[in-house]
Amino acid sequence: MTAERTAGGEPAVSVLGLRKTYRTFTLRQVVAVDHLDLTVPAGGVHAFLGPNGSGKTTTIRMLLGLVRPDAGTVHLFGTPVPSRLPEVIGRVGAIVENPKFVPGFSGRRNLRLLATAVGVPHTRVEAVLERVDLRERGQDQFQRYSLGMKQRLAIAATLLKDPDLLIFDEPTNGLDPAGIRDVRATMRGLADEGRTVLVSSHILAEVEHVADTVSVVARGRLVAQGTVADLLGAGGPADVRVGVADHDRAETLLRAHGWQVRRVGTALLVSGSPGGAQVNEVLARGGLYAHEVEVVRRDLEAAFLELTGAARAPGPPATTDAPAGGAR
Ligand SMILES: Nc1ncnc2c1ncn2[C@@H]1O[C@H](COP(=O)(O)OP(=O)(O)OP(=O)(O)O)[C@@H](O)[C@H]1O
Repeated sequence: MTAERTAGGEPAVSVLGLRKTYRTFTLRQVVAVDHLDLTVPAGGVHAFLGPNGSGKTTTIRMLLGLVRPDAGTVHLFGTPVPSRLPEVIGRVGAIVENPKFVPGFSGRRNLRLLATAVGVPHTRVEAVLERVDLRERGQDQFQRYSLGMKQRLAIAATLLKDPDLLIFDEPTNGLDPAGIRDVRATMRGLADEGRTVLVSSHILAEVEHVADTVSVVARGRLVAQGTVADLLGAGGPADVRVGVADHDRAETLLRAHGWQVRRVGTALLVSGSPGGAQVNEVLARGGLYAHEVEVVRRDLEAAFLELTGAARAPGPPATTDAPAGGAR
């Protein structure tokens, strides 16, 4: 079963040259997605990261045939979308907006209604409730659920058709830490069953520990793609923190090698060096002995902010004079 979900070796999602512009009320044209290339390998959790307004939701809506691209191609498991969407949509489950559940009905009754609507037997409802750890609370009214439970019920609904690809747009938005942890664990479990989970987020920390691969978008364009380790490497070598008695002389020696040096508390932070051994060697040759040398691992958040430009004050969205497709 697990191998069947990824059979064929096709990526779960393959996007080439995708572009979408919207026209605002003032007739200004906003480039929401700009020549985006994206590959989501089959199997595992893939995080689709980017700051607010970077085009994640628009991209996801194009994957699902909900928004028509101005240009570019989308394939889901090798099938072109939207032209042949009906052939592949049965393999896809998605949460793009808050799903509509009847507040006064129980979680179980809500899922039974949906199961009937999509032609799935009610036995499947019990299986998906179990899958998201809600079986014991299945009889409780939806309106009494916590936000995290509501989100897990939404995930359960997407599982009714037993899809191979799950697409979740910001599923941890507004959840408390326990809710975030539960949703993350559910995503991990789904990937461990051989499914592909594509999850968007503007908060790296919410997905970095669960993601196998990552794509980062900024202003509608792909700025990085790979593993979390690749992303860390994208920002260049790590900094080195050294503790020495004579700061002034150490700074002079280190700067002479073209490295940047900053004072941080009682230590020096060296950027641009090949590593701790080289920094230590330069100091020792100059007759200085470090009582502390520590390679400061690059912070993933810093790499993300740097890649997306989110560390700077946010600018207006990109605009264009080209004809816009407009919202559908
Ligand atoms: N229907 C629309 N009409 C006009 N502009 C739109 C429309 N939908 C999105 N946009 C604009 O397109 C850009 C990308 O929006 P999108 O919602 O895809 O980004 P996002 O990365 O999902 O953001 P968020 O994390 O805030 O959900 C933004 O500038 C947004 O204001």
